[in-house]
Amino acid sequence: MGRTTSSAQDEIDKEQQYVDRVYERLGGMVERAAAVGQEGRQRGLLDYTGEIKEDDYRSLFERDVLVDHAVRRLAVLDAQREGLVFGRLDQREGVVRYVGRIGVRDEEQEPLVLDWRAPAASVFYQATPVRPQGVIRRRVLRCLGQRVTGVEDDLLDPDAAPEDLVVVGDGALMAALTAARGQQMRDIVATIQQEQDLIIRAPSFGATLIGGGPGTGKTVVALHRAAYLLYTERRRISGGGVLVVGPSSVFMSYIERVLPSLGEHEATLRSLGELVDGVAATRRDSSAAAAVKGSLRMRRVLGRAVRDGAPGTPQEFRIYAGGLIRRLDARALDRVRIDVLRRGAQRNRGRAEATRTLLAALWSQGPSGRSRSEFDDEVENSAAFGAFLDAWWPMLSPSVVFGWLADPDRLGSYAKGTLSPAEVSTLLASWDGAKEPSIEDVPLLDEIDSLLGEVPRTGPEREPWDDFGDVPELKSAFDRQVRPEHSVRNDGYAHVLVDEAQDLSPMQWRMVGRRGRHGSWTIVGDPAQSSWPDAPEATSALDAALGRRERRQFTLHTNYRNSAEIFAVAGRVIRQEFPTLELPNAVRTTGISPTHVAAEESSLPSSVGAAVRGLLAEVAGTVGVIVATHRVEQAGDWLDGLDDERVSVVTALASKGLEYDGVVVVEPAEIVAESTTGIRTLYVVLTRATQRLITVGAEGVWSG
Ligand SMILES: Nc1ncnc2c1ncn2[C@@H]1O[C@H](COP(=O)(O)OP(=O)(O)OP(=O)(O)O)[C@@H](O)[C@H]1O
Repeated sequence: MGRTTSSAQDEIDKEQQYVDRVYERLGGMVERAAAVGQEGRQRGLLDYTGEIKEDDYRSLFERDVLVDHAVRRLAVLDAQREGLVFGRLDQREGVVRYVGRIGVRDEEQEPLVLDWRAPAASVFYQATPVRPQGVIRRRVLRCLGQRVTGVEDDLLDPDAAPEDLVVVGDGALMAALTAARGQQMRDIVATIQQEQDLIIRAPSFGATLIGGGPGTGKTVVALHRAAYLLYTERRRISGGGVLVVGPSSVFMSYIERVLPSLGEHEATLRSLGELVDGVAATRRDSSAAAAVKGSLRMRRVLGRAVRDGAPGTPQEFRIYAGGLIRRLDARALDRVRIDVLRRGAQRNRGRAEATRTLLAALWSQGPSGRSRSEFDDEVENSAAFGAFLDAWWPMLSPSVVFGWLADPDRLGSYAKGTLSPAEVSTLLASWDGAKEPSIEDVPLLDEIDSLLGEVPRTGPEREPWDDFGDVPELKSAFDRQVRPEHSVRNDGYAHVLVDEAQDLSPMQWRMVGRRGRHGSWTIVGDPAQSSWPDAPEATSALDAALGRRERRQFTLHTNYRNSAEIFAVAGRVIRQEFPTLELPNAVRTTGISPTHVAAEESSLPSSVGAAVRGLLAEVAGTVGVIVATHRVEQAGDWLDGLDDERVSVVTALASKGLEYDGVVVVEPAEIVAESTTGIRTLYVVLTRATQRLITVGAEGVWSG
């Protein structure tokens, strides 16, 4: 960059003056939002007793909308007190613009700060030295709270720069990439790169697929895209909801701060184990059980289960009607049930049709001396028929039917001709003694739920204002009418973002697909990191979920996470399986290559302990210890007493999507052996570190 850097402090001081002005204005905005909220509350303080009338309801509704808007605005403004302004553009003809997490205008409504998602701010990310697009200098402001602590400049158009233009720093990107990592992912709003910005701002309709190797920013870019879509299409996307799906609850906690830090609080974040309401599965099945549960063949097995009779189903029905004793035996009853369900009725919704079919069968058993409708009335209104129906066609919940699968006789008959006896045994073993569903059980519960259908409501529909007994509850009308629930919406979202998509089994795709039936999609994945063994089956399930939506595919090419030295080792490993795989380019070097510490079983605890202690001293941020599943507890014991805030033990599968400054990989050969996609899983593990990587254990073929 070659220009003066001596006056960095002067530049920081100047920027501080501007930033102070913005915060002052923000303070005014917070006060106004609070005043609007207060006004809304006043409006709702109705003085009456007795029933709420429609007019009152409307006024309460308006009050709720007003208060809700004010509360959301306050939440956004409050969240943006940290690092509100992060960028400045010096453009031709002396134009200066500031870019921030939200837009702020001065008293005359002139922009003080542009929202990073506004069209006018896109040049902040798109301008390059080759195509400066009118930008002379791009500046990133580093802030701590409301204090400016540094500036990093890129001079994009030296020829157009005025003589007194000061250029400071080595560029913001490198500073961001070398910064220590914490427990949670941070936003990259100040340093989004051009190829990433194109993805973030791609049109919302259809499906956007983001590919690229490890550490290329797929996850972080997809999250910024969600924030961008919420900003540009607030009404459609925010109204219909955004669902972000990731592999595990650990991963969801890792990414959960990113959207709020961008001013967006409304997305629903769920791991694959939490997509069915009331279930929060964290346990993983063995890879053998996961392979069976994820396969599309389970649809058949579950279809049979849902058509089966409940335990204790009556074996016959007898009634004296129309002058005759009429009787349906077990076979006839089964036939009615199976026929009704085969015709496509959902089980909990099929009772009316089953009733019609039963009545027809009873009617056909002999003359009754009355009309068909008189006969039907007589039977239907009898207490015996009502009691029989409740026992024969009970309303079922998914967990009840799911429980039937653990019965060897039932499962054997559902799986006949579809699963092998060994696969049936694998399933039974996975449920033996299990106290709660595994992550791989959740799509089965969801499939059963979709086959059962909702239990029809009985009793009169409730008027919305019936719920309004407790008037002072401020947001209830709004919540009930506009945003009915915070639970997972089974009727689908306006936008669904799926991360680590390469790992979704076909049954998981069906579960996620139901939630994006009518929406647009962003799908993030890297096949080389896949742990689902049957790639073609998963691809066809993805195709089914996306249907005929238009697709746009992007590939990211720069690895921002790993040092070049670390990625060289990981690259050698994955090339064993994919010799011609195109790898991303790791741009940052540390001069320190990964090391291997040879250790036997007996020396493993001390070797791992020493490696972790060494890394804690060398890096400023987090250290991850990655182990095969059976070693998690053991490794926790080895590291007892070390800094819990900085050290975490995770399994290879749970490490997907995460990153640490230093990583210790324990017994890489075991990690390869335990996974059905061995080398690919090891590739994931070896690409989690930003600064230092140590492998401990036996040498092996894994090292290439
Ligand atoms: N433009 C950028 N500026 C600063 N940091 C960035 C940028 N792009 C990516 N990063 C950082 O690189 C790291 C990797 O990003 P991310 O986890 O999104 O990659 P990924 O492609 O999803 O990785 P993987 O597939 O290995 O899980 C993160 O720390 C992220 O913040």
